[in-house]
Amino acid sequence: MGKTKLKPMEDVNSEVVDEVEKAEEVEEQRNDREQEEEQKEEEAPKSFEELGLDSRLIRALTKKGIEKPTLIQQSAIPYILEGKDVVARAKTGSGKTLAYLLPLLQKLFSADSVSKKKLAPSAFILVPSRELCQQVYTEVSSLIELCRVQLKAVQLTSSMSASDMRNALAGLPEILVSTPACIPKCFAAGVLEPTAVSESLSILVLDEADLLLSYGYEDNLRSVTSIIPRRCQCLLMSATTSSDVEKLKKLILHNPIVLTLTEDNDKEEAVPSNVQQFWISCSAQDKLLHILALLKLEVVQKKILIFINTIDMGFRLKLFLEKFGIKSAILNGELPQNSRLHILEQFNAGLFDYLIATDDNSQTKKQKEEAKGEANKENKKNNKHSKPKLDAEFGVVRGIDFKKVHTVINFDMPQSVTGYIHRIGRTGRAYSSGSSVSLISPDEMEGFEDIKSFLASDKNKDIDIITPFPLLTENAVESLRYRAEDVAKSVTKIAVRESRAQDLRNEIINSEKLKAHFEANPRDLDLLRHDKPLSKTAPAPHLKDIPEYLVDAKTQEASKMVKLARAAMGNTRRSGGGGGRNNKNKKRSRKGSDPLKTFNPNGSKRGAVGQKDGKDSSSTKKQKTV
Ligand SMILES: Nc1ncnc2c1ncn2[C@@H]1O[C@H](COP(=O)(O)OP(=O)(O)OP(=O)(O)O)[C@@H](O)[C@H]1O
Repeated sequence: MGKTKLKPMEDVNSEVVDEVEKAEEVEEQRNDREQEEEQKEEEAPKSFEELGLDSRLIRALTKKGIEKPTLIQQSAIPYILEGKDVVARAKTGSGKTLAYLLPLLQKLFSADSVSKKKLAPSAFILVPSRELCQQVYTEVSSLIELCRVQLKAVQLTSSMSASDMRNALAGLPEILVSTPACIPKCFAAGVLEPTAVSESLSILVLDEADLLLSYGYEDNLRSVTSIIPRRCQCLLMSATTSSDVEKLKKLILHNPIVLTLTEDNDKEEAVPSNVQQFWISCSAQDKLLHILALLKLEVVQKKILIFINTIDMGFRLKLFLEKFGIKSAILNGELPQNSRLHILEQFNAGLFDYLIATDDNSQTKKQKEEAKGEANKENKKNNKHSKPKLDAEFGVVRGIDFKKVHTVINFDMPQSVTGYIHRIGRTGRAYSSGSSVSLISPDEMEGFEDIKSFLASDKNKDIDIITPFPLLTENAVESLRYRAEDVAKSVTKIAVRESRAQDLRNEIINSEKLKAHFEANPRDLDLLRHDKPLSKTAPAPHLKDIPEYLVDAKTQEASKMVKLARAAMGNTRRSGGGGGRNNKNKKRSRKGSDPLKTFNPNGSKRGAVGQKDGKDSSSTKKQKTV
């Protein structure tokens, strides 16, 4: 009789584990496919009522001017209300925050959660940056206030002292908005008990999930996940896809519903279709001249967000624009947290039109880790002359909801396609429209081509999604060259260095004032202005006002149209922030009056300054008048 050879027990065990994992993976893939198919079928738009939302939330939304759900809200809300784990990927500005906040609040409305005060919050919302923390906290707090329910939300960040954290948690909040780094800090300081969290936590949200790992939060997340109870519902929201999202999904979620509202093979969908993208070709030295032409000749719509890759360049640009009477504010990771939040609030409230932002793109992962390490070191007293530290939890681009930004300008190009998508996504949010203009120097051309080919759809390979900017003629640019070059020379490295140091000193002082002020008047925005001139001398009148004879007729016309469009959009006066209650008619008139929308790229390509050969459009009669 043949003897059956028995396998060693460990082999059998590992085979069984492999089989189970395989089966789970197959099940998961089937689930993913089913959900994606179901999602395609459900194309008929639904109202918030039909999604099953509580009437208090619907009333709150109406007060905010929000009437119909966006696609991701239509897809995600019912699943989240059902208690399912959800992974949601939808483009920038598509309304992901409300997609999870609304059902999360509704679940916490239930008498059970409200009446039984627990020793730790029932919901954790973890985001990658302090700016986002503030933004989500503001949104959730305003919903709670408008709904008039007895719920409490708090935000905690790593920079808070243990006693501040303890005070914040003392009122037994139901919702905690924080960064992943802060949670282990709370455990270590004894302000949160892991066992209490295990008992209380019923919903965990990881917002901007694609960034959490790249911001170096992996270890923090692991220590949080180790205490998440199995029954806890987990939600993962992101705008772009990455292996990090997959990793998080495996680490935290159980058989989730996957909602993908951007298709991998439809890349242009990654950027909202209501953002028109343009580019201008110029040398690196001529970027100052071109941005001056764009702003001074008013051929782009305000409010404008300008992205720069280095802090020094940001100050150089601010000083340069100042000489021409253009006031702007600066935002970067070197500024104190309170100042940053205040700058964002003022910009959102419409107190100034131009914001120069150095985004996190200029920091590599390594730099971020270094910044984090630095931030953790204590006792820097004898380190007086060290460079100012960048905040490891600073993130200005990802997820920040800049209100009513009509134009994004890439003064410097971002270093990745994802960076580009996130920057451009700061305009055209939800149902609004916007445009972007990228200044491309020869050195940046290769990266730009990569972005273009990534965004090109497989179906329409030959159609450029990013077209040459049509409203600026070479003549108009040249008319400003002499002045621009003269002024650019006067903005020396020393002037930049001094202004940067001065600005930082001022902001540190302001930050203290702001801290106290915000505690007493959280909504007061007018204490300090962030667009004050850096230079002590006032701009020379001949630079402030560009004489009309210098500007060619075509550019004058374009500028007039941009102003008219702005007026039609009710955007001539500094707006008071808040959500737009625009009716449909208003929206229709917007599109019709936006000169960039009525422009036909093919007809005007020859004259645009984005054209590589830089031929002047005004010299050709075929140029379409825009
Ligand atoms: N249903 C809606 N109708 C109109 N506006 C909405 C709606 N939902 C959200 N908004 C508004 O759209 C803007 C963008 O929303 P949100 O910040 O949630 O986008 P997001 O998808 O998280 O973007 P990002 O990926 O850049 O973080 C916000 O100002 C929000 O108030």
